[in-house]
Amino acid sequence: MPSSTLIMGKPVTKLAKDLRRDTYAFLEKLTENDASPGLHIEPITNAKDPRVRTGRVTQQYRAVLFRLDGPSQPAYVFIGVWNHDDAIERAQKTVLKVNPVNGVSEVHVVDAAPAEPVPAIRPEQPPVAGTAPTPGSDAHPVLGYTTAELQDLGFDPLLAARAAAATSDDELLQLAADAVEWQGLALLDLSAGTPLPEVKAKLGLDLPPTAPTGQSADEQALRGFEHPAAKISYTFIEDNDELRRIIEEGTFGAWRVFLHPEQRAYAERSYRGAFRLTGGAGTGKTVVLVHRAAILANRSPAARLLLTTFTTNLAAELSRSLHQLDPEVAQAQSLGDPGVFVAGLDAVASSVIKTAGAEIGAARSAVLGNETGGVTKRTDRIAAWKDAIDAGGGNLPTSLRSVAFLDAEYGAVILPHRIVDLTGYLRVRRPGRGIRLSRGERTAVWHVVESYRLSARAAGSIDFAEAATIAAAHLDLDAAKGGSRPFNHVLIDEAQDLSPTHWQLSRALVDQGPDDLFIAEDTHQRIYGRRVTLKQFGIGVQGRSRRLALNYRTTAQNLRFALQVLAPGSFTDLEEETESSAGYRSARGGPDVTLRPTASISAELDAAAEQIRSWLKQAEADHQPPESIAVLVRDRLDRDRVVAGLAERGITIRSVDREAVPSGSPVTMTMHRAKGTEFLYVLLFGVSAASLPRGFTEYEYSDDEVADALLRERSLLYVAATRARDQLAVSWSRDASPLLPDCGTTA
Ligand SMILES: Nc1ncnc2c1ncn2[C@@H]1O[C@H](COP(=O)(O)OP(=O)(O)OP(=O)(O)O)[C@@H](O)[C@H]1O
Repeated sequence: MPSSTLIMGKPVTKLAKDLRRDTYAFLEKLTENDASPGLHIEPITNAKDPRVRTGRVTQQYRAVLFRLDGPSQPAYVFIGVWNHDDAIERAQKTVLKVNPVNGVSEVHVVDAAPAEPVPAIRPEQPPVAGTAPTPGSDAHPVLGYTTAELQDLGFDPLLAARAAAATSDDELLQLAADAVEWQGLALLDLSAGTPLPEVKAKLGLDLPPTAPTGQSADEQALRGFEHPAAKISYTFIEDNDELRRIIEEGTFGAWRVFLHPEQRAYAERSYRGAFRLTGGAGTGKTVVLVHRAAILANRSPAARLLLTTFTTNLAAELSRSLHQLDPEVAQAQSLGDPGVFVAGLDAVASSVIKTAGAEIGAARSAVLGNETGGVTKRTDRIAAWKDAIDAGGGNLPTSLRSVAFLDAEYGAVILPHRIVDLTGYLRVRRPGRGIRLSRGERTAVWHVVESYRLSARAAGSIDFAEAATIAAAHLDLDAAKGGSRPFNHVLIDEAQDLSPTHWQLSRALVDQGPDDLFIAEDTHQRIYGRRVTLKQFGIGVQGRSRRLALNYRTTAQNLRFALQVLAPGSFTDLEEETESSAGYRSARGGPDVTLRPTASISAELDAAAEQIRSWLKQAEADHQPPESIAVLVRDRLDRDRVVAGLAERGITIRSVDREAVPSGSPVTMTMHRAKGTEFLYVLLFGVSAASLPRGFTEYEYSDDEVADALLRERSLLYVAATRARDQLAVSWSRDASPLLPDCGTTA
């Protein structure tokens, strides 16, 4: 039984390895017995808050803490570890307050210098459009709230005054970055146009403070750390394992513990049916999904959950994250087992087919028109469509002799409608396909499809879209006979990439009902599939669709750059609404994006080598591993070129394909492979006119398809740019890609 309570602040850096070990030992001892002589817990002279203490972590380092008298035992609030002198100085300036408006406990660093005078511009009324600027100033305040309104929310008086007077978004961003975390987040929300009552509700500030009378100041402070807004930055430590993990993981592990109240709500709440969570890159959609999976699994251990996504790599990442979040959650190994089954949707389709055994025949017949056909391998779609065009495409017009067209027609029309003969194909409606087909053209297309199916049957092969459709058909047939569907809850990540047949399968995996489907998506990151709408697949999310807007991953500078890449595109989401990035923002600032135009590939490799060398030094100084540096490229050819070119320049960089990111050196991978990953330092290599966007000859059968392919290239660059947590660099040789924001000069 610990003899004192420990409250940990959110880590802001990662400590060096030895210091992590010593900090853990110090805190472990502190919770066991705060009077242990080795701890040297000492008050500080000239401290602004008499409850502040420092403690000896090592000869050189001290921890800064607050000591509070709890009802039954003392409590310590751990603020951080600094070099001896810095720790003393920090302790002198740090104060713990309970916010008088809302009861949230807050830790402030108060400068010794007298408070700066409140800025001259202090509008007590929101600025009215068209009014004259304040005399002596040619800039208007940008926030649109008065000092008094912000103070009513609980902002510090000085922050409220400065925010009300700020005349640029950059100024607001800086104020937010320096503020107590919940106040900074609220300020960012307000500056993005979120109405004040909504900001209050998101942070749990709409509830009146409920401190029971008779509580001491320390007890009120302890209670204030339990407020949802305080939990963004502080957590009560339950056991030593948790303590060790928080110290070990540093900022990288913050997602496990320090959820934003809004994220927590989406993870915990129950919904009457399917729910859709959207949000830009890095807003924590995956974090919510993984928390939700663990919460649902813990709530009903007998439940069968599916945590799924588009690719195998991402599914493996989800599985690792779930284990990292809660190693106790059972990850089911087979379909139908209780716990969380984590797999890509194609793997799920294979499992359904395998589990069905001989019973799959009826579904196969419903989808492909024949029951038989032992399946031993995957169809190589590109080669198979080419062969089918040769074999059955005699009457196919030249414009339709395209693998991309046939594959899309098959996956978006023929399979989802389970068409097994020409009559069915002649009758089917093809909305959204972007190209009209006459009766004769449909007949010609169908002959090619027949050839495709015939060859696959002879070869004993099946493609991914066929497998998903057959699996869905089987589950529907089984349910019609009274069988139960394999899952109680299905949670989908990166849903914007799913194909129509994936959606059919997703719908068939779970009965309609409360918490059936939880869908996380970002239309701006669609890099694989074509546009679809959920209602086509019987998935209704009306009134159950929400958006996350705060980017936790990357800096405001990187985000601005990435959003400029998207700006010229027009994006539609799964509910056919135009997707905008309004309000999407980052709470962190950092260096500007580095642009590196070069005159040749060789010069670009030189620049890459120089960039990586400098990042390696920085990573080492910050106790970050070399694999926190990534070079992202458009295709595998470029990836191999980067590995060889950098090796010639004395830098070892590891190429990443399907496997997990290895440790020990910087890594390179394609932008597609980088989906769902993140790195501290990212170089986008080869962003030149010659490679991005790449040629669209395969889509030239339809203007719509060409436009859509261009949109996906834009999204790909956006995905790549948003992988960077801290520093982003972009290089190209000769002409810059036209997808880059206005920086594309020729080298
Ligand atoms: N509440 C939080 N506190 C600290 N870090 C967080 C929080 N929420 C998310 N993060 C971090 O932000 C980063 C992005 O989170 P996540 O991958 O869930 O976002 P996403 O919306 O799924 O991104 P993408 O769409 O780009 O894959 C991760 O490093 C995650 O750990």
